[in-house]
Amino acid sequence: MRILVVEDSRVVSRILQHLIAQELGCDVDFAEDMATARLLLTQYKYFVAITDLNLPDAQEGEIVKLVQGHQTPCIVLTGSLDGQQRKRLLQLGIVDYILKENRFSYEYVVRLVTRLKRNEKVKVLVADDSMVSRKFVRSLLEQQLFQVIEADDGLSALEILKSQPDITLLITDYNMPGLDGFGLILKVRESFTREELAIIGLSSDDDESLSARFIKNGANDFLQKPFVHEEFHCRVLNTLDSLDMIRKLWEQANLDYLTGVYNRRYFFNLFEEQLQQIEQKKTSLTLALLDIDFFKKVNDTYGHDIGDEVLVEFAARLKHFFGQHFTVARFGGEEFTVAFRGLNEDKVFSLMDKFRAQLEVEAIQTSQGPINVTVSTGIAGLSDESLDNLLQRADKALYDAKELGRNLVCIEGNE
Ligand SMILES: Nc1nc2c(ncn2[C@@H]2O[C@H](COP(=O)(O)OP(=O)(O)OP(=O)(O)O)[C@@H](O)[C@H]2O)c(=O)[nH]1
Repeated sequence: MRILVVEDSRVVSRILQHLIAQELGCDVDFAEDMATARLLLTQYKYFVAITDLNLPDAQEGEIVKLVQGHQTPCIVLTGSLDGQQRKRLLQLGIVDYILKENRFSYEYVVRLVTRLKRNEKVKVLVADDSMVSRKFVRSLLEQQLFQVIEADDGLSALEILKSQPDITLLITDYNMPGLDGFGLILKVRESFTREELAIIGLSSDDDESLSARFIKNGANDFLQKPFVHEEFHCRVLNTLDSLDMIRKLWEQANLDYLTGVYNRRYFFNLFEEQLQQIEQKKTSLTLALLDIDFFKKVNDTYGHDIGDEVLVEFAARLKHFFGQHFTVARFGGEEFTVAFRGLNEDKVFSLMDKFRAQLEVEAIQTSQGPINVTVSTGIAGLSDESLDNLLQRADKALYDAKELGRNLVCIEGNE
């Protein structure tokens, strides 16, 4: 990522240079006037340009058009801005404008660039039957570098969400033929939680109760049309920031901090909830409990940090091998589990034995060189019992695998 700063004040440039290096760690070019900026823009492709409006060789904000002419998003950082100028800049489609008021202004610029980088990966679906309104919202979102998808009614929005579950934000109008905004949200919330998909409602209707009703029905926020650019951007960014925060909290609660696979808590929550369903549907659930052999020796020989590297790589291999279809979790220390829905013990045995054999021959790469480790595995299949019992039986099989010499897979109850 490369950023252009067009600024004639050395002090401001120095502050930005410091903050960008500290927070973004990317390449920055500085231009003190429009002529230098022109030269640089023909030489490099910039992710974004941060520009002052008043430059020694261009005092009327001409720099904005120059930057935009090079298909480069433009953030304006200026000492003052009157109402007319503000309107003109927003019409030109700049990303945002910031007044040089205090150090927070500069921090805001850096946060804005971080968000732009994030936005590039964020898919937003805009559902609105009015093409004019849809195109307007699209243009606002594209200024902020979002990937935008459009739907002209509620039902097609639903179809798009089903086929593209990686959409992060839905912006929906209220009045739409077929399925209106409320109906759409209710349907969407049957499949997508608030951690998975954020929703902002829109309406030009003057019914005062709409905003509360949207939020009660499952939207994260609501905007009354017509809205000003800044309000739209602030609402979208706030909604996405909250989503990021909720996701982070969810990850902290449910993922293992070292290896990134699910933790014990997630595993128990998931399967305690699913156990009844599994029994009703008469599908099978088989658990494999894995424990790296003589792991203490790895720590004692190479140190705890290298032990951690081994755990991270071991977990990554487990996830790569099984994670797409089955649930991989770390129970703690060097003990992991894989839960197989719909597979019996024999099938799980052959999969686990393949994993065991591969691990035995493919050393784990660490910063102190390759280390060979092996794993012992116990397997147990669900019969009329609790999750605790199932785990105890898998643990018993694991104990057998250790007793029989390690680097083995054992099924509970088999001699
Ligand atoms: N590096 C690292 N080590 C851990 C972590 N959690 C637990 N351990 C270590 O894992 C080792 C487990 O050792 P033991 O339970 O004695 O078992 P083992 O040496 O693997 O031997 P067997 O299981 O009998 O084959 C201990 O040395 C723990 O300190 C961790 O997060 N990182």
